[in-house]
Amino acid sequence: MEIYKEFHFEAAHRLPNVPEGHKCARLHGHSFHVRLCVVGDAKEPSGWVMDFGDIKTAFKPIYDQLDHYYLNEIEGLENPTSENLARWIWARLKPGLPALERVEIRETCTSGCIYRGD
Ligand SMILES: Nc1nc2c(c(=O)[nH]1)N=C([C@H](O)[C@H](O)COP(=O)(O)OP(=O)(O)OP(=O)(O)O)CN2
Ligand SMILES: [Zn+2]
Repeated sequence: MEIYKEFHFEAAHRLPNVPEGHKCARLHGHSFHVRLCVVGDAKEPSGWVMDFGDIKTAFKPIYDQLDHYYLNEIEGLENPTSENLARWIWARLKPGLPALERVEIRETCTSGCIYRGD
């Protein structure tokens, strides 16, 4: 079974490697949505794969590095595309949350990415 926990954070970024004139080279911000998906068996007596609260606890130190920051200034996020952000979160979260299956990022209402660690 798969469960998920969602988070939102506000952050600014610009994309340094886009072609000249691209709108995303300019400093702008997003309300980023993050969905963390975890797989496992929902066994009794807990009846759950894992406590949603434990996903929140695992993500908290990462969330605290992102919320209301300028992403380009964070080590490893100098080119903060959705794809690189998903990889960055995965690399920091997976060691402490081995059942992590997928990191989904939504940057706008219409754009985002899904990363499965490959
Ligand atoms: N593959 C990627 N493409 C783009 C990324 C990205 O991270 N990965 N990022 C951006 C920009 O950050 C931009 O802010 C979001 O892009 P876009 O979907 O073009 O935003 P719009 O609000 O203009 O979307 P519309 O729904 O088309 O109005 C760009 N590309
Ligand atoms: Zn953007």
